[in-house]
Amino acid sequence: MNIIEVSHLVKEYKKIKKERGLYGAVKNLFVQDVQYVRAVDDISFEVEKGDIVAYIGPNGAGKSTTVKMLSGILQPTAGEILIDGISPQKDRRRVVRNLGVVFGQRSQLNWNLRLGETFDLLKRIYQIEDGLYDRNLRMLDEIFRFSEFIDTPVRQLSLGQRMRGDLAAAMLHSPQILFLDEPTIGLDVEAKYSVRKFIREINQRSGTTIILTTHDLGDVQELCRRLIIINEGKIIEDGSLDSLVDRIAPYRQLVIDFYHPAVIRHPKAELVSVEEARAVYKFKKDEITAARLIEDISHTAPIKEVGLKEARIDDIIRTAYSGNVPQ
Ligand SMILES: Nc1ncnc2c1ncn2[C@@H]1O[C@H](COP(=O)(O)OP(=O)(O)OP(=O)(O)O)[C@@H](O)[C@H]1O
Repeated sequence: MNIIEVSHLVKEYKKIKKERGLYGAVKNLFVQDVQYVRAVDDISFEVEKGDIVAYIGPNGAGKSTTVKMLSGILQPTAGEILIDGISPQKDRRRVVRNLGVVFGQRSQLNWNLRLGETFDLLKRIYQIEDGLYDRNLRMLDEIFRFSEFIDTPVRQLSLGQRMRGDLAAAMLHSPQILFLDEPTIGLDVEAKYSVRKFIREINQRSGTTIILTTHDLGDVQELCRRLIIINEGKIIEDGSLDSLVDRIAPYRQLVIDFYHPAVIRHPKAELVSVEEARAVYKFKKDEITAARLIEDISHTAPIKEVGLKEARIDDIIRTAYSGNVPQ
């Protein structure tokens, strides 16, 4: 079942071009040169309930603009959005009850209150009934382990603790959809690992649908089954990371060190180079597995060491952003 449906969504921002200099200043008083920036240019997609989708693209691609329209903050120029069957433009209050939003760069928590007090405030804002609030608080504490700093003022929390607090706060009213904007930005390796684990756990335990915008490709690799890439306001890719890798970098490289120099060929792999006792092979993973290749070659000459080179995720995404992806 689709919980998000977006069809032919467009957002144009109005930009007034200002002329420079004294002559320009006088001219601006009488004539306004209005230009339009198409930040989102006719995009359509659906998201299935319970999915975790990465919505990524280079700076200025249109990600925030899309998320702001999905959450009803911005009015689209054209197109339609349905969140669980309801249009955020027509009934924003009902849609917001179903959404949780977390911005990595900007906390939603009140800096002057203790974390627990902030939660209580949200309970009142969302009018969460006592029983549900207690159950949610207990479940969220099992995931985020915030009880150890629940009485700490928000301003004194570390970035990692604050993010745990922010994620818990966004989930207090049991939303079905969570928008995460750069949830791991600025976190150290350990905190990033935990935040990703928490996100997975929320998704698994509550079946929450998650839309993640990020520039951290580790987030994409470790969390998302599906990837939507937007550039210059248009969707340029929509599918799994694996299928993108297969199209952009179908070849893998196997480096074999033999005990003695050897030139050994294989019908399913290209021998790219031989240098003393080291040979490099290039092969397609849907034609032969690395294990099979190693086994076949080892029948002809004893192998000392092997190494497998895969395409780097950031190279793959950079190629995808450039639009040079074979179909
Ligand atoms: N309020 C605004 N008025 C005019 N133009 C805007 C406004 N907000 C965004 N834009 C323009 O719309 C385009 C898309 O911006 P948006 O913030 O959606 O991109 P983004 O993909 O979220 O980028 P980033 O990764 O840098 O956050 C950009 O060209 C931006 O300059």
